[in-house]
Amino acid sequence: MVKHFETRRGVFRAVNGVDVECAPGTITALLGPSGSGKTTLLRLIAGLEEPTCGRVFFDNEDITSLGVQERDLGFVFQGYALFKHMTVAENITFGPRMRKMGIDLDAKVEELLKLTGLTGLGGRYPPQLSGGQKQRVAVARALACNPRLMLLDEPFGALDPLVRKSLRRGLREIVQQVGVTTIIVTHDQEEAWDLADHVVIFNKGVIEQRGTPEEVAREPASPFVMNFVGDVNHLPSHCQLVRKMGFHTDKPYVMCRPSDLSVYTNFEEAPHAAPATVHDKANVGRVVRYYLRFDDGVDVDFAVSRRVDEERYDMDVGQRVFVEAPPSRLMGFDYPELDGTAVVA
Ligand SMILES: Nc1ncnc2c1ncn2[C@@H]1O[C@H](COP(=O)(O)OP(=O)(O)OP(=O)(O)O)[C@@H](O)[C@H]1O
Repeated sequence: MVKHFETRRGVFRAVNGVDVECAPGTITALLGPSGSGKTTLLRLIAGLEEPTCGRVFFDNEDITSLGVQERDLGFVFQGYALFKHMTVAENITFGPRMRKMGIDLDAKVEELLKLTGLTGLGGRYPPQLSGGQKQRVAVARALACNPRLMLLDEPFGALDPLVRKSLRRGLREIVQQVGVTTIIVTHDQEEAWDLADHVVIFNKGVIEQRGTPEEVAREPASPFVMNFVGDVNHLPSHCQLVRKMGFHTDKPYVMCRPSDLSVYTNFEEAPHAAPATVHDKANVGRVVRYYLRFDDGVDVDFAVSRRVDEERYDMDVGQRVFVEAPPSRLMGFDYPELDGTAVVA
Protein backbone atom coordinates (compact mmCIF):
# COMPACT_ATOMS: atom_id res chain seq x y z
CA MET A 1 0.00 0.00 0.00
CA VAL A 2 1.24 3.44 -0.94
CA LYS A 3 -0.37 6.81 -0.20
CA HIS A 4 1.30 10.04 -1.23
CA PHE A 5 -0.32 13.40 -0.58
CA GLU A 6 0.43 16.42 -2.75
CA THR A 7 1.16 19.32 -0.43
CA ARG A 8 2.42 22.84 -1.02
CA ARG A 9 5.83 21.75 0.27
CA GLY A 10 6.02 18.74 -2.08
CA VAL A 11 4.89 15.13 -2.13
CA PHE A 12 4.22 13.78 1.33
CA ARG A 13 4.83 10.05 1.59
CA ALA A 14 2.40 9.22 4.39
CA VAL A 15 2.38 5.47 3.59
CA ASN A 16 5.30 4.37 1.49
CA GLY A 17 5.01 0.69 0.62
CA VAL A 18 3.62 -1.34 3.50
CA ASP A 19 2.26 -4.85 3.49
CA VAL A 20 0.15 -6.00 6.43
CA GLU A 21 -1.66 -9.29 6.88
CA CYS A 22 -4.08 -9.89 9.74
CA ALA A 23 -5.09 -13.42 10.71
CA PRO A 24 -8.84 -13.98 11.29
CA GLY A 25 -10.04 -13.26 14.81
CA THR A 26 -6.79 -11.61 15.91
CA ILE A 27 -5.98 -8.09 17.10
CA THR A 28 -3.26 -6.25 15.20
CA ALA A 29 -1.94 -3.00 16.66
CA LEU A 30 -0.43 -0.37 14.36
CA LEU A 31 2.06 1.40 16.60
CA GLY A 32 4.41 4.28 15.85
CA PRO A 33 5.20 7.93 16.47
CA SER A 34 2.87 10.73 15.48
CA GLY A 35 2.76 11.21 11.73
CA SER A 36 4.20 7.78 10.89
CA GLY A 37 1.21 6.82 8.72
CA LYS A 38 -0.90 4.59 11.00
CA THR A 39 -4.18 6.45 10.62
CA THR A 40 -3.65 6.85 6.89
CA LEU A 41 -3.27 3.07 6.52
CA LEU A 42 -6.43 2.51 8.58
CA ARG A 43 -8.30 4.95 6.34
CA LEU A 44 -7.00 3.18 3.23
CA ILE A 45 -8.23 -0.17 4.58
CA ALA A 46 -11.58 1.42 5.36
CA GLY A 47 -11.93 2.98 1.91
CA LEU A 48 -11.96 6.51 3.34
CA GLU A 49 -8.81 7.28 1.39
CA GLU A 50 -7.91 6.23 -2.15
CA PRO A 51 -4.50 4.53 -2.44
CA THR A 52 -1.77 5.97 -4.68
CA CYS A 53 -1.17 2.32 -5.38
CA GLY A 54 -1.86 -0.93 -3.56
CA ARG A 55 -4.80 -3.23 -2.91
CA VAL A 56 -6.92 -4.39 0.02
CA PHE A 57 -8.09 -8.00 0.26
CA PHE A 58 -10.51 -9.85 2.49
CA ASP A 59 -9.22 -13.39 2.13
CA ASN A 60 -8.83 -13.65 -1.66
CA GLU A 61 -11.48 -11.06 -2.47
CA ASP A 62 -10.07 -7.77 -3.77
CA ILE A 63 -12.20 -5.05 -2.13
CA THR A 64 -10.13 -2.03 -3.24
CA SER A 65 -12.84 -0.73 -5.55
CA LEU A 66 -15.67 -1.14 -2.97
CA GLY A 67 -17.05 1.93 -1.18
CA VAL A 68 -16.84 2.35 2.59
CA GLN A 69 -20.40 1.07 3.13
CA GLU A 70 -19.81 -2.05 1.08
CA ARG A 71 -16.74 -3.20 2.96
CA ASP A 72 -18.51 -4.63 6.03
CA LEU A 73 -16.49 -2.75 8.59
CA GLY A 74 -17.04 -1.56 12.13
CA PHE A 75 -15.35 1.68 13.17
CA VAL A 76 -14.47 3.18 16.51
CA PHE A 77 -13.18 6.72 16.03
CA GLN A 78 -11.04 8.66 18.46
CA GLY A 79 -13.85 10.88 19.73
CA TYR A 80 -16.39 7.98 19.40
CA ALA A 81 -18.64 10.12 17.16
CA LEU A 82 -21.80 8.98 18.98
CA PHE A 83 -25.08 10.60 17.94
CA LYS A 84 -25.89 12.82 20.93
CA HIS A 85 -29.58 13.12 20.18
CA MET A 86 -30.06 9.34 20.01
CA THR A 87 -30.24 6.94 22.94
CA VAL A 88 -27.58 4.31 23.45
CA ALA A 89 -29.93 1.69 21.93
CA GLU A 90 -30.62 3.92 18.91
CA ASN A 91 -26.90 4.53 18.45
CA ILE A 92 -26.26 0.79 18.49
CA THR A 93 -29.02 -0.02 16.02
CA PHE A 94 -28.22 2.85 13.66
CA GLY A 95 -26.17 0.67 11.29
CA PRO A 96 -28.62 -2.28 11.11
CA ARG A 97 -31.53 0.17 10.57
CA MET A 98 -29.72 2.01 7.76
CA ARG A 99 -28.85 -1.24 6.10
CA LYS A 100 -32.36 -2.62 6.65
CA MET A 101 -30.80 -5.79 8.00
CA GLY A 102 -34.14 -7.24 9.07
CA ILE A 103 -32.85 -8.53 12.41
CA ASP A 104 -34.53 -8.43 15.82
CA LEU A 105 -33.17 -5.03 16.88
CA ASP A 106 -34.19 -5.31 20.56
CA ALA A 107 -32.44 -8.67 20.87
CA LYS A 108 -29.34 -7.23 19.16
CA VAL A 109 -29.26 -4.27 21.54
CA GLU A 110 -29.60 -6.54 24.60
CA GLU A 111 -26.88 -8.86 23.29
CA LEU A 112 -24.45 -6.00 22.64
CA LEU A 113 -25.24 -4.17 25.89
CA LYS A 114 -24.51 -7.38 27.75
CA LEU A 115 -21.33 -8.02 25.79
CA THR A 116 -20.01 -4.54 26.52
CA GLY A 117 -21.14 -4.45 30.16
CA LEU A 118 -23.77 -1.76 29.58
CA THR A 119 -26.94 -3.69 30.44
CA GLY A 120 -29.67 -1.30 31.59
CA LEU A 121 -28.17 1.78 29.91
CA GLY A 122 -29.94 1.44 26.55
CA GLY A 123 -32.30 4.34 27.27
CA ARG A 124 -29.62 6.87 28.21
CA TYR A 125 -28.28 9.57 25.93
CA PRO A 126 -24.49 9.89 25.33
CA PRO A 127 -24.09 13.07 27.46
CA GLN A 128 -25.42 11.03 30.41
CA LEU A 129 -22.58 8.50 30.14
CA SER A 130 -19.02 8.43 31.48
CA GLY A 131 -16.09 8.48 29.02
CA GLY A 132 -15.54 4.74 29.45
CA GLN A 133 -19.23 3.98 28.89
CA LYS A 134 -19.26 6.08 25.72
CA GLN A 135 -16.27 4.15 24.46
CA ARG A 136 -18.11 0.85 25.06
CA VAL A 137 -21.18 2.15 23.22
CA ALA A 138 -18.91 2.96 20.29
CA VAL A 139 -17.61 -0.62 20.33
CA ALA A 140 -21.17 -2.02 20.56
CA ARG A 141 -22.22 0.19 17.64
CA ALA A 142 -19.21 -0.94 15.59
CA LEU A 143 -20.19 -4.58 16.15
CA ALA A 144 -23.90 -4.18 15.44
CA CYS A 145 -23.66 -5.05 11.74
CA ASN A 146 -21.52 -8.15 12.37
CA PRO A 147 -18.51 -6.62 10.59
CA ARG A 148 -15.80 -8.69 8.95
CA LEU A 149 -13.23 -6.29 10.33
CA MET A 150 -13.27 -3.83 13.20
CA LEU A 151 -11.05 -0.73 12.96
CA LEU A 152 -10.25 1.36 16.02
CA ASP A 153 -8.35 4.66 15.86
CA GLU A 154 -6.85 5.59 19.25
CA PRO A 155 -10.01 4.32 20.96
CA PHE A 156 -8.87 5.09 24.50
CA GLY A 157 -7.24 8.45 23.75
CA ALA A 158 -9.39 10.68 25.91
CA LEU A 159 -9.61 8.48 29.01
CA ASP A 160 -7.64 8.38 32.25
CA PRO A 161 -5.07 5.59 32.68
CA LEU A 162 -7.06 3.38 35.07
CA VAL A 163 -10.18 3.43 32.89
CA ARG A 164 -8.04 2.75 29.83
CA LYS A 165 -6.58 -0.34 31.46
CA SER A 166 -9.92 -1.88 32.37
CA LEU A 167 -11.43 -1.04 28.96
CA ARG A 168 -8.48 -2.66 27.23
CA ARG A 169 -9.12 -5.91 29.06
CA GLY A 170 -12.82 -5.59 28.23
CA LEU A 171 -12.12 -4.99 24.55
CA ARG A 172 -9.86 -8.01 24.33
CA GLU A 173 -12.54 -10.23 25.87
CA ILE A 174 -15.17 -8.84 23.50
CA VAL A 175 -13.00 -9.45 20.43
CA GLN A 176 -12.30 -12.99 21.60
CA GLN A 177 -15.97 -13.72 22.22
CA VAL A 178 -17.16 -12.27 18.91
CA GLY A 179 -14.10 -13.50 17.00
CA VAL A 180 -13.95 -10.34 14.89
CA THR A 181 -10.63 -9.50 13.20
CA THR A 182 -9.49 -6.19 14.64
CA ILE A 183 -6.97 -3.49 13.76
CA ILE A 184 -6.22 -0.81 16.29
CA VAL A 185 -4.14 2.33 15.81
CA THR A 186 -2.34 3.55 18.87
CA HIS A 187 0.78 5.42 19.86
CA ASP A 188 0.56 3.95 23.37
CA GLN A 189 2.92 1.01 23.69
CA GLU A 190 1.38 -0.39 26.83
CA GLU A 191 -1.94 -0.49 25.04
CA ALA A 192 -0.48 -2.34 22.07
CA TRP A 193 1.33 -4.79 24.31
CA ASP A 194 -1.74 -5.52 26.45
CA LEU A 195 -4.19 -5.87 23.61
CA ALA A 196 -2.57 -7.15 20.49
CA ASP A 197 -1.67 -10.57 19.13
CA HIS A 198 0.52 -8.82 16.58
CA VAL A 199 2.14 -5.41 16.54
CA VAL A 200 3.29 -3.53 13.48
CA ILE A 201 5.81 -0.77 14.21
CA PHE A 202 5.57 2.17 11.81
CA ASN A 203 8.13 4.85 11.13
CA LYS A 204 8.01 7.47 8.36
CA GLY A 205 5.42 5.59 6.34
CA VAL A 206 7.16 2.22 6.36
CA ILE A 207 7.13 -0.78 8.65
CA GLU A 208 10.21 -1.12 10.85
CA GLN A 209 9.16 -4.43 12.38
CA ARG A 210 6.20 -6.71 12.88
CA GLY A 211 5.68 -9.69 15.16
CA THR A 212 4.14 -10.71 18.45
CA PRO A 213 4.64 -8.18 21.24
CA GLU A 214 7.13 -10.60 22.85
CA GLU A 215 9.16 -10.95 19.64
CA VAL A 216 9.39 -7.21 19.11
CA ALA A 217 10.32 -6.54 22.74
CA ARG A 218 12.89 -9.35 22.86
CA GLU A 219 14.50 -8.92 19.46
CA PRO A 220 14.10 -5.33 18.22
CA ALA A 221 15.05 -5.26 14.53
CA SER A 222 16.54 -1.77 14.47
CA PRO A 223 17.79 1.00 16.76
CA PHE A 224 14.53 2.85 16.05
CA VAL A 225 12.44 -0.04 17.40
CA MET A 226 14.70 -0.64 20.37
CA ASN A 227 14.49 3.02 21.31
CA PHE A 228 10.74 3.25 20.68
CA VAL A 229 9.78 0.08 22.54
CA GLY A 230 10.64 0.30 26.24
CA ASP A 231 13.29 2.07 28.28
CA VAL A 232 16.84 2.40 27.01
CA ASN A 233 20.12 3.91 28.16
CA HIS A 234 22.15 5.78 25.55
CA LEU A 235 25.91 5.47 26.05
CA PRO A 236 28.92 6.68 24.07
CA SER A 237 30.36 3.58 22.36
CA HIS A 238 33.84 4.23 23.75
CA CYS A 239 32.64 4.38 27.38
CA GLN A 240 34.00 2.13 30.12
CA LEU A 241 31.00 -0.20 30.32
CA VAL A 242 30.85 -0.86 26.59
CA ARG A 243 34.62 -1.47 26.35
CA LYS A 244 34.69 -3.72 29.42
CA MET A 245 31.92 -5.83 27.95
CA GLY A 246 34.00 -6.32 24.79
CA PHE A 247 31.26 -4.86 22.56
CA HIS A 248 32.45 -3.44 19.24
CA THR A 249 30.51 -1.19 16.89
CA ASP A 250 31.38 1.41 14.27
CA LYS A 251 28.45 3.53 15.47
CA PRO A 252 29.14 6.40 17.90
CA TYR A 253 26.57 5.35 20.53
CA VAL A 254 25.25 2.17 22.13
CA MET A 255 21.83 1.41 23.59
CA CYS A 256 21.08 -0.95 26.44
CA ARG A 257 17.93 -1.63 28.40
CA PRO A 258 18.02 -0.87 32.15
CA SER A 259 16.49 -4.32 32.70
CA ASP A 260 19.43 -6.01 30.93
CA LEU A 261 22.03 -4.62 33.33
CA SER A 262 23.44 -6.83 36.07
CA VAL A 263 24.55 -4.91 39.13
CA TYR A 264 26.74 -6.37 41.87
CA THR A 265 27.69 -4.86 45.17
CA ASN A 266 30.87 -6.94 45.62
CA PHE A 267 33.82 -6.69 43.28
CA GLU A 268 34.55 -10.44 43.81
CA GLU A 269 31.15 -11.34 42.31
CA ALA A 270 31.96 -9.62 39.02
CA PRO A 271 35.66 -8.92 38.57
CA HIS A 272 35.21 -7.97 34.89
CA ALA A 273 32.35 -5.54 35.49
CA ALA A 274 32.58 -1.75 35.13
CA PRO A 275 32.79 0.08 38.46
CA ALA A 276 30.21 2.78 39.18
CA THR A 277 28.73 4.72 42.08
CA VAL A 278 25.06 5.00 43.03
CA HIS A 279 24.43 8.63 42.14
CA ASP A 280 20.73 8.82 42.96
CA LYS A 281 17.77 6.60 43.84
CA ALA A 282 14.03 7.12 43.29
CA ASN A 283 10.97 5.14 44.32
CA VAL A 284 8.55 5.19 41.39
CA GLY A 285 5.44 3.21 42.35
CA ARG A 286 6.38 -0.44 42.50
CA VAL A 287 9.75 0.19 40.91
CA VAL A 288 12.99 1.42 42.43
CA ARG A 289 15.10 3.34 39.95
CA TYR A 290 18.83 3.82 40.48
CA TYR A 291 21.01 6.31 38.63
CA LEU A 292 24.50 4.85 38.39
CA ARG A 293 27.55 6.92 37.41
CA PHE A 294 30.56 5.13 35.96
CA ASP A 295 34.04 6.32 36.80
CA ASP A 296 34.29 7.89 33.32
CA GLY A 297 31.30 10.12 34.15
CA VAL A 298 28.73 8.21 32.02
CA ASP A 299 25.32 7.67 33.68
CA VAL A 300 22.86 4.78 33.32
CA ASP A 301 19.42 3.99 34.71
CA PHE A 302 18.93 0.69 36.48
CA ALA A 303 15.41 -0.27 37.58
CA VAL A 304 14.18 -3.18 39.72
CA SER A 305 10.88 -4.04 41.33
CA ARG A 306 10.56 -2.95 44.94
CA ARG A 307 10.44 -6.61 46.05
CA VAL A 308 13.66 -7.52 44.23
CA ASP A 309 15.25 -4.34 45.55
CA GLU A 310 14.43 -5.27 49.15
CA GLU A 311 15.64 -8.86 48.70
CA ARG A 312 18.77 -8.23 46.69
CA TYR A 313 19.94 -4.62 46.38
CA ASP A 314 18.73 -1.91 48.74
CA MET A 315 21.74 0.20 47.73
CA ASP A 316 22.59 3.60 49.16
CA VAL A 317 23.53 6.78 47.35
CA GLY A 318 27.34 6.92 47.20
CA GLN A 319 27.75 3.13 47.32
CA ARG A 320 30.23 1.45 44.94
CA VAL A 321 28.72 -1.06 42.52
CA PHE A 322 29.94 -3.20 39.61
CA VAL A 323 27.91 -3.31 36.42
CA GLU A 324 27.69 -5.79 33.54
CA ALA A 325 25.62 -5.72 30.33
CA PRO A 326 25.57 -8.81 28.07
CA PRO A 327 27.05 -7.79 24.69
CA SER A 328 24.21 -9.64 22.93
CA ARG A 329 21.79 -7.09 24.47
CA LEU A 330 23.72 -4.00 23.34
CA MET A 331 23.01 -2.23 20.04
CA GLY A 332 25.11 0.40 18.28
CA PHE A 333 23.31 3.42 16.84
CA ASP A 334 23.54 7.03 15.72
CA TYR A 335 20.93 9.67 16.54
CA PRO A 336 19.58 10.18 12.98
CA GLU A 337 18.45 6.50 13.08
CA LEU A 338 16.06 7.31 15.95
CA ASP A 339 14.41 10.24 14.23
CA GLY A 340 10.71 9.53 13.63
CA THR A 341 10.00 12.78 11.78
CA ALA A 342 8.20 12.16 8.51
CA VAL A 343 9.79 13.07 5.16
CA VAL A 344 8.60 15.51 2.51
CA ALA A 345 10.34 14.98 -0.84
N1 LIG B 1 -5.00 14.76 3.40
C1 LIG B 1 -3.71 14.92 3.72
N2 LIG B 1 -2.94 15.80 3.04
C2 LIG B 1 -1.64 15.97 3.34
N3 LIG B 1 -1.00 15.30 4.31
C3 LIG B 1 -1.70 14.40 5.02
C4 LIG B 1 -3.10 14.18 4.77
N4 LIG B 1 -3.53 13.21 5.64
C5 LIG B 1 -2.46 12.89 6.41
N5 LIG B 1 -1.38 13.60 6.04
C6 LIG B 1 -0.04 13.54 6.62
O1 LIG B 1 0.42 12.21 6.59
C7 LIG B 1 1.20 11.93 7.75
C8 LIG B 1 0.74 10.64 8.36
O2 LIG B 1 -0.46 10.92 9.02
P1 LIG B 1 -1.21 9.84 9.89
O3 LIG B 1 -2.43 10.51 10.45
O4 LIG B 1 -1.39 8.62 9.11
O5 LIG B 1 -0.14 9.58 11.03
P2 LIG B 1 -0.33 8.77 12.38
O6 LIG B 1 0.84 7.85 12.42
O7 LIG B 1 -1.66 8.19 12.46
O8 LIG B 1 -0.11 9.92 13.43
P3 LIG B 1 -0.99 10.31 14.72
O9 LIG B 1 -0.60 9.31 15.76
O10 LIG B 1 -0.47 11.70 15.04
O11 LIG B 1 -2.42 10.29 14.31
C9 LIG B 1 1.07 13.10 8.69
O12 LIG B 1 2.26 13.87 8.68
C10 LIG B 1 -0.08 13.91 8.10
O13 LIG B 1 0.11 15.28 8.27
